[in-house]
This record gives sequence, C-alpha cells and structure tokens, in this order.
Amino acid sequence: MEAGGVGLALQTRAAGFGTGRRRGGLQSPIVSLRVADPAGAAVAVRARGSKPVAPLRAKKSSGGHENLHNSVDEALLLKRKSEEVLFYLNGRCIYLVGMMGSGKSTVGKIMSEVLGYSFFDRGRLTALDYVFSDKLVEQAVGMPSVAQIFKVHSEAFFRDNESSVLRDLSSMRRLVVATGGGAVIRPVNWKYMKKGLSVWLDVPLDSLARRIAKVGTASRPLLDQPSGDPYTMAFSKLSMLAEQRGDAYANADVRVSLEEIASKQGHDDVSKLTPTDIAIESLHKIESFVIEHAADNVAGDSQAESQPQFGEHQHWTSQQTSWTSSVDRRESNLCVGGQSSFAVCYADVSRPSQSCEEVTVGGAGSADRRQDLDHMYGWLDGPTTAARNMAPFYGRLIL
Ligand SMILES: Nc1ncnc2c1ncn2[C@@H]1O[C@H](COP(=O)(O)OP(=O)(O)O)[C@@H](O)[C@H]1O
Ligand SMILES: O=C(O)C1=C[C@@H](OP(=O)(O)O)[C@@H](O)[C@H](O)C1
Repeated sequence: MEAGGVGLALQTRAAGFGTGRRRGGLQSPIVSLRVADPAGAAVAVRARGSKPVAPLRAKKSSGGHENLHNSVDEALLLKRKSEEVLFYLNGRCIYLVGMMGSGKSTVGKIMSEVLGYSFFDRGRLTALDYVFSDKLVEQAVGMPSVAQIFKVHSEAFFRDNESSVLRDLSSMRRLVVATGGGAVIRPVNWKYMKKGLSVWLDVPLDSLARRIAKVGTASRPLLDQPSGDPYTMAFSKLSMLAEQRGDAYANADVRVSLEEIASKQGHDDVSKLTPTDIAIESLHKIESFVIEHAADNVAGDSQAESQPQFGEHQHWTSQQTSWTSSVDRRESNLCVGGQSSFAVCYADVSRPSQSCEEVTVGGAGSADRRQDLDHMYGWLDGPTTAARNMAPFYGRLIL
C-alpha cells in the first residue's frame, strides 16, 4: 500500500516550450556549456551568444568516473544531441532506472543540466538541477538517509514513501528523475513513470560491484554487510537482487546497455565509458523511441505539452519586438471564453537552466479575467527591465 501523500514541497517552475511539432518552428533554448579542452583549459561552448556559465566538471581521462567527458568533441556532441532531443521530448520527464550503482544519479545530473531541466524545491527555496527520488523520500520522512529509514522503519515503509514520491513527481514536467534501484519492483511505480520516458541503465554486475566496493555500502542498506570482501559481498547480493527483479527493468521505454556502447566504441571494457558517453547514448535512444512512437504520443501522451484546444497558438521569441501588440490584438479572443495561458520564460544567464512565470487567463478558478490579463501584461513589461541578470527567453500565448 502507498503511504498517504508525503506532501512534496516541490513545484516545477520551468515550463516546457518545445511545443512545435515541426522542427522549423522551434526556438532552441539558449544555454551555454563550459567544458575543458583536452589540455584542460576551460572552453566556453555557447549557443546563441549567451554568456558562459559555470563549467561542467571535465578532466582528461584517466579511466575514473570523475571524467564526465573526454574531450570537447564529446561535450559538443552531448550539447547538440540534447538540443535535438529537447524538441522531441516536449517537456516530458525522464526517469532513470537501473540497479544500485548503475549511474542513475551521475548520468541524470548531466542529462538534466544539458537539457536545461530543473525543479524548484519550495521547501528549500532553491532550484535544483535534477531529482534524486531517494533524497525526496528522506525529506518526506524527515530522516537523513535511506539507510536510517530502513533501520528505524522498514524496507516496506521506504517503498511506500518511494511510491508516493513518484506519484507526486508524475504530475510534474521537465524533470530528470534518478530513481532508487528498487523503484521498478512495484507495478504502481510504472504507472507513474510511464507518464514520462523511462531509461534503463543496464550495467554488468561486475562493474556495479566494483563501483560500489569503491565507495562503500553504508548508503545502500540492501548491500551493507558487516564483514567480508566488499567486492565479493556486493557482487553476490547484487546478483541475487538482479535475479529477484527479473525483467522489471525491461519495462523501461529505452534500454541503454553499457556493453553495447563499449562494443560500438571498440572497447573491451565498460569501465572506459564516461558518464557523458552514457548520457549521449541515452539521449540517442530516447530520440529514437519518441520518433518511433510519435503517433501514440499525439494520441495519448499526458506529459506532452498540451496543444491549443481552440483558436490560435503562437510563439514569441526574444527576437520579436511586436509581441505586446500581438497580445493586444488577441484580447477579443480571450473574452470569447475558455482557458488561455501565457508564459514568459527567462534564461537566467547566471545558471544554465531557465526560470519561468506562468499566468493563466480565464481558466478554472479564475475569478476575474480582466485581472488575469493585467497580471499577464505586468509580466510582459516587468521582468525584462526588473531582473538585471535575466535575459528574455521565450514567450508563449495560447488562445
Ligand atoms: N560511467 C561510470 N564509470 C565509472 N563509475 C561511475 C560511472 N557512473 C557512475 N559511477 C560511479 O559509480 C557510483 C554509483 O553511481 P551513482 O550515479 O550514484 O549510481 P546510482 O544513482 O544508480 O546508484 C558512484 O561512485 C559514481 O561516481
Ligand atoms: O535497489 C534498491 O532496492 C535500492 C536502491 C537505492 O538507490 P540507488 O539505486 O540510487 O543506490 C535505494 O533506493 C535503496 O537503498 C534501495
């Protein structure tokens, strides 16, 4: 049974704007990315003349996972792929699933950052780059670690709360969620995760055991053993869990096999792969999946950006200067009835993600359409001049 609402204090603030289904109509997000070139010097890779932001950690390869990517080429490939995928994703969340240590958090962070996905943690009043469902369970329960939740309560209690967290997340958009390794075992969690796209990071048990032996098992109660060789103990427990979980991971929309990537790249060992390699492959697979299932998405995708139900639909970009008059022109449409929403989104040049304010005009719960309109005009005029470090990014009006 699921725990009754854990009261996640979360709210997505960055709405998705990749709404056009035609490529020509899409405004690429303004995001910049800093990487290190092979010699280790910082290089700013920028799209559309935006200012550089904090560098992604990047070191020249020495075989360790701390190398997010091996080269500028790899970072550029990641960036380019993310821009393409953003278009197809249409604001849908990405759920990473896989065994403990498969790299869900590490790869999730990269994907979230490069896609410009983020969420606003109202409890802490901060925007975070990605969502780690274990962390949200800890917050919801009010305990500092998953290990402690298992110890003081039980695994079942943890699983109930994990389901509640996934349920709450399933109504949000533009998130990359690194789930806990066991999230796949409850069918109800799939109902939640299927609102977005799920990606299984399929990593050989031997590599998982090596990674976990390296960092220790204290934070992973299912692997924590009082004695014995850490690699052997982790390997044996992970093998057991993999067997118990059977095909649960294969429910994911997309499988990213590290063995396959390594073989494509001519490596005999998955340990040569950087998290960026894995993120790029994940984005490739997501893109193929979405293209392949495009017809289903139009019909039944509850997380895709809603298309206008009636009237017209238009995007405004920062390059266009006539947007306010366009809005005025449409005021009569607003009075005809139905719900209209306007969102203005700003690329905060001090960080890679965007922030967004959304105003709904005349929707359910709206007492005064006129007041809504005034609010909307306030947003049109206000933030461009008010917020110094925010560059106008994107506007949208659906009538
Ligand atoms: N591609 C990789 N190569 C080597 N080590 C990795 C790789 N990805 C992640 N790691 C390391 O493995 C450990 C587990 O990764 P993590 O992202 O926390 O996995 P998960 O969230 O799936 O449990 C971490 O110490 C991380 O630094
Ligand atoms: O596989 C599992 O059952 C678990 C995986 C852990 O998350 P990670 O996959 O991030 O280690 C955490 O949710 C909990 O310890 C249970």
